[in-house]
Parts: sequence; C-alpha cells; structure tokens
Amino acid sequence: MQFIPPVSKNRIVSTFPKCYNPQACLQMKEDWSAEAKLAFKDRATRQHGSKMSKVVVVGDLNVGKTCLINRFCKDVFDRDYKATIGVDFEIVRFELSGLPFSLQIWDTAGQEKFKCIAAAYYRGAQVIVAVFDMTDIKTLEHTKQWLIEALNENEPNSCFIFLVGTKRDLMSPEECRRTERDAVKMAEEINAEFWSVSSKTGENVQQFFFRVAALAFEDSVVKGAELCSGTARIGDVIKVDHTSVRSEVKAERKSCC
Ligand SMILES: Nc1nc2c(ncn2[C@@H]2O[C@H](COP(=O)(O)OP(=O)(O)OP(=O)(O)O)[C@@H](O)[C@H]2O)c(=O)[nH]1
Repeated sequence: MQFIPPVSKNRIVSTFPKCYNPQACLQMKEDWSAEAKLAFKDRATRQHGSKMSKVVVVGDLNVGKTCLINRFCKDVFDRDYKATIGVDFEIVRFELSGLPFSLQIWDTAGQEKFKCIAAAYYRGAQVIVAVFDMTDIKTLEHTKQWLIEALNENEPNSCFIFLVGTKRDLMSPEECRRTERDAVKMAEEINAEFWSVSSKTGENVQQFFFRVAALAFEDSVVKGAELCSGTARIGDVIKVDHTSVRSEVKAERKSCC
C-alpha cells in the first residue's frame, strides 16, 4: 500500500449549498474549440496530476460509518458490528472529465477510547462527513460535537461538510420524513449538505460519494486554474452540471489496508 499524504485545503472556492443541490460539477464549455478543450485538459492534467482529496468520516459508534464506506468501496454490507479500532482508510480512483482523481476516505472510530487516535487524522481534510443513525436521534445531535472536533484540526472555512443519515431501510416512510426534517435543520445549522442513505440496500450511497467526488474535484481544479498564470479565468472553466459528472465518473476502486 502506498500512502500519499493528503493535500491541505486553504479555502472553499465554490458556493456551498445548505442542503442537497444536485447541480455541481466541472465541465468544459461546450462552445470551446477542440484546441481549447485539449489545452484545458493538458493544463488541468499538469496542474492536477493524480490529485487526491482527503475525506474524513466521523460520528458516534455503531452509526454505520464503516458500512457506508464499504458499500461504496467494495459493494458489500456486513450485518455484524465490528468496532473500528483507531482509523482505517480506502482509496477510490475516479476519472472525471477525463482526468484522474482520487478520494482518500478515512474511517474513524466512534468509540470514546479510540477518539484521540482518530483525531490525529482529521488534519488536511477537504471533506468532512458527519454520520448519524436515523433510528437513533441522539446521534444526530452528537454530529455537532464531532464536527467541531474535526474542524478544529483544519483551517477555518476549508472543508466541505456533509451530514449523512444511515439505516434508512429501517424507517417507515413517516419516520423517515420526520427524521429528515430534523436532519435538514441540523444541516442548515452546521452549513452542511444532507443525505439519507442505506448501506444495506445501497440506496443513495453511490450518488452521495459521486457528489463528494464532484465537489472535491471541482474545488481542486478551480484552485489549480487560479494558480495558472492567467491563461484561463475561473468563469471559463467551471460550469454547473451534475448529470454529466455522474455519467462521466468511472470509479476504478482500489482498496488499501
Ligand atoms: N439495517 C441497516 N444496518 C446498518 C446500516 N449501516 C450500518 N448498519 C449496521 O449498524 C452496525 C454498525 O455499523 P458500522 O458501520 O460498523 O458502525 P460504525 O459507525 O463504523 O461503528 P464504529 O466503528 O464503532 O465507529 C452494524 O451492525 C451494521 O450492520 C444500514 O444502512 N442499514
């Protein structure tokens, strides 16, 4: 396994929605000439290289962090609870707009006794995912504290924040609606984007991680373009279009650890 240190993020470039906004990704402008598209790709590849973004997943014990990651990275679901000890991580490779991009997804332990080990890995996160169990409402309240601790280790305004409710499959439609209402309020409070998922059935899991990848990738490319010596303005490069990123994301998964 090769460990590639995560790149620290200094600021958020794109406007971050308060709750799920299905439109955000990077796309070259349709009306660009073939040469302009090629030049953009070349430049972005040079700046971007095989860019990796760090995603840190936090939340109470037993809320389903490991299952969420495993459903996406390995397409498996384990009914038996095995506590995460300290931290673990997976690397997922994508191809976005023809460019290589990776997410390094850190699974942290929810148990109090492992907290100090896990906290050592919060630094350099580009994305923080605060997870709660939809069947256990107090875990939603606790996401605030998890978030505070994760943000403490990072530059102010430097992370995209997601709030994810798991175990959707265990809820009746009415319970689900009620919990989602509470979660949207919490998401607004913590300036996060809310998703409700089921790792058991897989509902929304892939869509959620594709969204994470799209935002992290867009942010990396915008920063790269800003560094570039004036050949492209940001407005020329970024266009919001979620559908195209979804269809262009080709996940080549590589497990580590
Ligand atoms: N029905 C259902 N069960 C789930 C879901 N996600 C997780 N679980 C179950 O919840 C339990 C805890 O899941 P984990 O993913 O191990 O929890 P965790 O948050 O990683 O726990 P720690 O490692 O202690 O922090 C396991 O028994 C899972 O099978 C889900 O979406 N639906």
